Amino acid sequence: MLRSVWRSQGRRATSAFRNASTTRQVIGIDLGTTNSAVAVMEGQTPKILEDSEGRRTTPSTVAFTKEGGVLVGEAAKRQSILNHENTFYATKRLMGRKFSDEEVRRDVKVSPYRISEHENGDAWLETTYGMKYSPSQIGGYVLAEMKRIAEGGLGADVRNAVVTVPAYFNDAQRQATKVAGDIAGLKVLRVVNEPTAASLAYGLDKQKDGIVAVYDLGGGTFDISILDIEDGVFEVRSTNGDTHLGGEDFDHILVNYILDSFEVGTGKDLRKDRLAIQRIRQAAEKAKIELSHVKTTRIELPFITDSDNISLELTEDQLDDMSLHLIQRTITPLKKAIKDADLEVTDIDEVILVGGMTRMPKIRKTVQDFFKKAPSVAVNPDEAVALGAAIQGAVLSGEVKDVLLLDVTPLTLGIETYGGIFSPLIPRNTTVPCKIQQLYSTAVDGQNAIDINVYQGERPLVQDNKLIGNFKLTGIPPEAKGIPKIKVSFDIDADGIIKVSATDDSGKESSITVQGATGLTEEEVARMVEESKNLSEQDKIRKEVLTAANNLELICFDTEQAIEQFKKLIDEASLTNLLSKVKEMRALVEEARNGDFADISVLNTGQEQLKAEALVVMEKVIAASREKKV
Ligand SMILES: Nc1ncnc2c1ncn2[C@@H]1O[C@H](COP(=O)(O)OP(=O)(O)OP(=O)(O)O)[C@@H](O)[C@H]1O
Repeated sequence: MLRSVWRSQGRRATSAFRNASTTRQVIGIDLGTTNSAVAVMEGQTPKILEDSEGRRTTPSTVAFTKEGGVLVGEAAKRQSILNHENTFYATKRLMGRKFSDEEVRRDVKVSPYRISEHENGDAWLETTYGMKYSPSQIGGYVLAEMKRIAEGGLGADVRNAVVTVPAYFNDAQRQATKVAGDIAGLKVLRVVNEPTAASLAYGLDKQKDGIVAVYDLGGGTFDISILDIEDGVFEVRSTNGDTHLGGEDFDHILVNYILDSFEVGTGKDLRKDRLAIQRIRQAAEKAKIELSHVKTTRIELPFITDSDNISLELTEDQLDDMSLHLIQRTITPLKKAIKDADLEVTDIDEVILVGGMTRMPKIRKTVQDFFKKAPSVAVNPDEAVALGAAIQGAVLSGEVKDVLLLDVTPLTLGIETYGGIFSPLIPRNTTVPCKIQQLYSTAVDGQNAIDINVYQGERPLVQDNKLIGNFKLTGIPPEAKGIPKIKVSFDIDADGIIKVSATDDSGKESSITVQGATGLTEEEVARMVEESKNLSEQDKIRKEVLTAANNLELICFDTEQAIEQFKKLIDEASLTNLLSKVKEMRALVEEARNGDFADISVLNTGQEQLKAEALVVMEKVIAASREKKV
């Protein structure tokens, strides 16, 4: 009987979810480390598309439940404490990275979920149910959610998108982002650098020309770009940054501070308790955000162990002191970007702040002191990137004219020469698209193949730079060394993605093998695309049921915590009643998870009722404790 309810809901949903048409509009997506946003051009103005509950940003969080369900965004974030090992957040930091990368090793230590090494050496995510996902695949789920939000807002299917990346992303990270788009069923027409997009949002309605610095500190990455805006031409003069510096690092510092304080007070080390860490992490981020508006806050975490609570005061000055070294880490890239643009600090006409972290007063002050001018408040730091991406989307679809974006490549491209020396071919901050050709020859008589290793980076030795592809040139006619002339072309397209091709001196295209930099084989991508498509209508309903079950479980969890805390003050009848209600609701949650129960309204009503009953009991407890005091 229950199963049939399930099926009929599935059928109703199918027709409700299908859009009548496909729009030609190109949406702009800011695929952020912490939050993502989607925008579209309405006339000549970009606007953020809200989700069905009016939210303008979506957490870049994806969770897997033990029944095989996938939750994305707010629904995933909400259940993260209960399912911390299978809830993936901030995975953008892992995109296009090897497991052995220093930054990844750091994340492995502090992450509540498991990061493991894929067979090709890339960093992947692993659930406790033994499923493995590439960071691109997780990004794909987030992009698919943004696509759904856009489709809900526009009332039409969406095919094309512009997706933003941190300016300082290398080729592998850009490729990984494009793959995420493929997996989500989106054609990514252009990958745009986040600060460049933000400058578009800033400059579109301004008549003012000038040199603009965009300081972008988000959840996971720091970018600085210097742009020259003139007559609708947005020309990036230089860019710099750190792909592993952002709000998450501030949170880590606070988490460690809380853990250390707890250890000093109780002698207990909570570092191995992943549930406790997850709760502390959320409280730390909340405190950090609060300290952007107030001078002092409290971190309260009841029952962090069976017998201990955390109750800690934190001041803005303390946070500033603890994180000063992180804020200072943004200064060197600032100086480099200004130098690379051939400018002095005094040449900068306007400073734009982008990214949630730039709301922190100490960061604003540091930027103001550095540039000796107050930053502009004309753009919303959370939305500017998506809005700019939508503008670029409209430029590509022809809706907006007279705007031209000239971006640059953030890192030097070159090849390995004898002894592991890096030989640069395209210097960083070269305007893209660009192309360079280089002649090669053989080193040994009769040699019929050569290996070329392509690297990206700024260090003199290849071992310190990022290998983005090796290609083997085969089929070279055997001749004396130095005779064959092989022309190799290095091409950086407008997305900053690098392609390499080679021809021999007879003009015919030689056979080359370029190992893809995305770390995913074509078959793997195809399988992931299929998997993502399978998040079909039925799955959407399943997702809603699981979300309702998760919400109900959270109330059960909160109620149990409150009972635990105030057990001694609750009268016996209320205690028995509440405990049996929680038990009943937990059984319902279990049935919903097993697929035996699918009535969302019953789950929601259960949630409301339990909340109300718990509230009545708690009010009695508060009244009783007040009376005692009197
Ligand atoms: N008022 C605030 N004060 C301090 N930090 C804040 C505030 N609001 C948000 N943050 C922090 O900003 C970060 C998120 O910023 P944002 O949403 O711009 O990043 P993102 O786009 O997800 O990341 P990225 O650009 O690095 O990919 C989080 O670390 C969050 O804690």
